[in-house]
Amino acid sequence: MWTTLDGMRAAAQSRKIADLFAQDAERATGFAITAEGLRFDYSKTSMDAAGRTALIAQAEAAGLAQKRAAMFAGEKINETEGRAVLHTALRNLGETPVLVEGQDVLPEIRETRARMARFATSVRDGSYPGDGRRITDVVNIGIGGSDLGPLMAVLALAPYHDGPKCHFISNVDGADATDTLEGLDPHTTLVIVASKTFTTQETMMNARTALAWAGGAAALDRFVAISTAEARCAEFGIPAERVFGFEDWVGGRYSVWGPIGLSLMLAIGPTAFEGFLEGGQAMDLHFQSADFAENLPVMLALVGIWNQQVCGHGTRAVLPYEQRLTRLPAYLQQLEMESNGKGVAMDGRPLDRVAGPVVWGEPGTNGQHAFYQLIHQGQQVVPCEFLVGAEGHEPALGEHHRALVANCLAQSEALLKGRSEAEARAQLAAKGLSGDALDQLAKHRVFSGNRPSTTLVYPRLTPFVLGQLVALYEHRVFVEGVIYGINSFDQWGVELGKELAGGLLEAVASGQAPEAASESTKALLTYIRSFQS
Ligand SMILES: O=P(O)(O)OC[C@H]1O[C@H](O)[C@H](O)[C@@H](O)[C@@H]1O
Repeated sequence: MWTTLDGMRAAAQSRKIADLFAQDAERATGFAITAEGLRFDYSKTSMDAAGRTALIAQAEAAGLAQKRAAMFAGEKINETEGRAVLHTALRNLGETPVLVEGQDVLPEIRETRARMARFATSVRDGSYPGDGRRITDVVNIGIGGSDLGPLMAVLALAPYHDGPKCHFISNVDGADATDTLEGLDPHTTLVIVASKTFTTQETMMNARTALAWAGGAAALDRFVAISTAEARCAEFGIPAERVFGFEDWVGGRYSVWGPIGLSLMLAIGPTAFEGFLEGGQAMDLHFQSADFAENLPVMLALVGIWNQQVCGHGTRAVLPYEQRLTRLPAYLQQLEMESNGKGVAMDGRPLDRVAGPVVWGEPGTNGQHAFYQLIHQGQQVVPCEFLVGAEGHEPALGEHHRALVANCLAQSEALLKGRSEAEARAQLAAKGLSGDALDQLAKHRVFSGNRPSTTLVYPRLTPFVLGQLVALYEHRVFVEGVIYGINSFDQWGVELGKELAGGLLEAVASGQAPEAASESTKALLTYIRSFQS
């Protein structure tokens, strides 16, 4: 199936992106998609028209259209867990039934969302908890998908906050709970225990610590649970009326659209939260209906496949020029690497190629002053994905926004064009250098250029646009997963470490390492124990 694309490798790797622009005067528009108010420009990559045709053929051969339909229809495409994959139903504001085993799931989703909205409103208007003291702060305790989604979104939508201030505790490191709870008043703080399974070690430990901080069982009326496991929430002491449930066909890293998004709803209110859902749904409709060549998630995925499989780049940087998207790279790390960081195909056969790149990043312009050195001159090519809003939320600081946009565009331009040795020499000569000094320095000031990047421009980071972006990346992961033939919706790779941590917990306390532990681990344990009295 990969024969055509594999056959393009040598040509693609020796190609100059600048030549593609020289050969095609329309490239800037022909290799960009403007849809749903967004513009995705992938012209600054080495993909040519034949490459795009081959990628689309590959997507078709992988059965993308059928698999997409199966996902939206609630079929059990998460085969290793025997589950449907229906996070899209959480943002489906329509009336057409979505069936799982013959049952329409939308009424219950609507009912839970209405309960969330009633609860959020009561917190926001001060009528909850009803003791005359208003909730000023919310602490979400969760990890992974029960943390990163709401955390990322709460930070992203700061201009829309008009509710209590949201805080997040995730790490089992007691420093996280300590530093987060410091200065908060338990009487005016609502604690959300967010865990799909309600068994996660970190979350349950942090929840117990927070309960003790709040004053014990008497404080449970300011605790809320979000989980698929209602019985476990009751065991913890949180009554059903303050448990917001969801179903196992919502994966943790895809769960921000439902009850896991409660902290976001508390921060921005139910109406703005619905705007976020509307954005997600708009992207779902686009993903389901647009031709592959004009389809944002499909082409975002195909550019990723091109960079990794044809050009051989095993990493990609996500670089939002938007300070409020500071946790987007971390969010995408989980979304992409937990979904597609797999070694076997759906049927268990080993993959014949590496699926899923290493994803990382930081907002611009900060990253420019830190790791862009490697991106521009290091020997490892890092495909860069720039994001930028056409407008910001600070009209009084227009100068800042113009500088932000200029920097974003400058980086992709620099990656594309580079600077030749002749240009470097001319610049240095103009500064008065000559002879050995000029020869020496010129080599260090050369930029190879020809480094791929994409740029995604959105109008302004509203709740709707954030919804579009998150759904865009979710579907991108799905498309890449389909092409690799893997299950993007399980995460067995996180199990082993958890199991071993269980065994080592006792060892850390007692100093008695399990017999089966490696000599290295035993020695580390002994060293750590030597500090404990
Ligand atoms: O929501 P929870 O059940 O507490 O799970 C929290 C997280 O932990 C797991 O280890 C998985 O790797 C994540 O996919 C999940 O989001």
